[in-house]
Amino acid sequence: MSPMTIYLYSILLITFFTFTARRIYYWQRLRHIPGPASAAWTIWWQLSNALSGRYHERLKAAADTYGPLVRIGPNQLLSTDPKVLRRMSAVRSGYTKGRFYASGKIVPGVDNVVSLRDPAKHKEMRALMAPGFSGKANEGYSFEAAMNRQLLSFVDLLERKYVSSSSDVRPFDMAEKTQFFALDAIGDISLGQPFGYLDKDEDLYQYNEINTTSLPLMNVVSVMPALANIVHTWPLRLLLPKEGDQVGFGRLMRFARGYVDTRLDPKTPRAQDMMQAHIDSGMSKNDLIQQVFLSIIAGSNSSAHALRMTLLSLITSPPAYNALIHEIRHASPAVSSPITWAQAQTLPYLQAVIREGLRMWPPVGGLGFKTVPPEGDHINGFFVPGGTEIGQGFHGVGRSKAVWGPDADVFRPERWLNASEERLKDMTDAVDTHFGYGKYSCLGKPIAMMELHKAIFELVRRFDFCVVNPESPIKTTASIFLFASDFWVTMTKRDL
Ligand code: HEM
Repeated sequence: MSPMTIYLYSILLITFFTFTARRIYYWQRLRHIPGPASAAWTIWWQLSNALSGRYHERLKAAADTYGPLVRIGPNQLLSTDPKVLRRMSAVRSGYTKGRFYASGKIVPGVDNVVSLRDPAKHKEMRALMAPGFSGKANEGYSFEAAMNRQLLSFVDLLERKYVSSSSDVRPFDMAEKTQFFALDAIGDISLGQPFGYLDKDEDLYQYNEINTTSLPLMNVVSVMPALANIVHTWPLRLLLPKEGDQVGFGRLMRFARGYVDTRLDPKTPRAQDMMQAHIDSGMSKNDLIQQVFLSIIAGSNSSAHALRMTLLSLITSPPAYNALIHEIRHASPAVSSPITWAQAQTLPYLQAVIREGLRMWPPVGGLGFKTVPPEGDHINGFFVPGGTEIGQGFHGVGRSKAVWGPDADVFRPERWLNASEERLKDMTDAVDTHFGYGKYSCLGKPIAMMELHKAIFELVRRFDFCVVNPESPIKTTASIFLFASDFWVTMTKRDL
């Protein structure tokens, strides 16, 4: 054997032993925690399930089999215990963001509040964003007026083009229309103007089409965070969206830069919107551009999905649908059109419907892993060593029989009305984890809740819906967000 061959063999052997020793080290650290056997050795279990488009269901099935704390990777666990989720994200918790969050970077080299993992920098960014998202801004900057404008525009689109009659049947894809509404609503609220989806009634710049194909890639990156750095380096970065693109994310990037340039131009008059609050907070130009992306990506996919799944659950559950119509019929003469946020909060059945829809259909599919502090933690009877990453199984929480009882898979808003005070608090805490919690909680939750209550009220107040294809009423795919298409419905006008 030549010295060169011996040298190469040695390198191979050392690499093999280092790799195996590392695998064994990781395997034994968490071997006391139950989970699918193959998941303990490589990331393949996570990756193959993430690529299936049904990851949320597979994770829930794993939790059903192994319990609320499941080993899903060499160094990764999944929790479907709402109390654990709250503890990890509590303001004073020692948990930090896991490597998962690297997938939240939208522009190479530029962090945003989601991708920022350093606790101090993340806290600083949230503080800068808080005035724009706060209740104070809500009043002063009138989120509600913007929401009302877009809701009326949504209703107008439906009335203009999609009302069916006995002689003229007009099926349409409600998955697409809810996305248009959510995009224009968040555009008006955060940027002071809608994008024009509802007006044009088309997927402008193929944004939605590209969104639904790009976010599954982010899902893969979230399982293999090392890819985040690789895809942002040459030559792979040439494949990423660019500002010169005519469609999709690239087009969005150009829009975001141009928009921020205009808003920062001293000749542009001050506006009353979230962007103005961000400018007044002293955000840099780069940070402002990230805000545009965040509003569009985080603010539209999530609320659109919650809205469409709640509507689907309602129209396929006659007792719930009738009970809501009864409440709306009763309330209608006394409330404004659109209903105000304050008025919506006085309607118990409407509130129960929204909570039940969120419980069953959490729109965020990404696991948002948190890293266990160095001293480790005791969870569900197991010691979890420091440095382990724990993902949040939102779908598993929403469908947990331990939390909701044997009918966890049934859409039954009544469960929110019949619960004791103590039980109601536990249920509310559990469903609220779908928005994250504490130091990582969703900043857009008040916007999303207002949007859902108002939209469900106004749609059900005016229309009756029928699914076109009862065998498969909607198609959904899980990635960082849940996506839907082919929610074909027919709609008729109803006099209350
Ligand atoms: C039903 C609708 C929504 C749901 C279920 C939802 C859920 C979530 C979840 C699970 C997180 C991550 C929590 C974590 O990292 O542990 C999050 C973060 C965030 N959401 Fe939402 N969201 C919704 C709507 C919105 C809307 C309308 C906006 C408005 C722009 C928004 C803006 C954000 C932002 C900025 C963050 C990052 C917070 C941070 O990292 O500190 N979300 N949301």
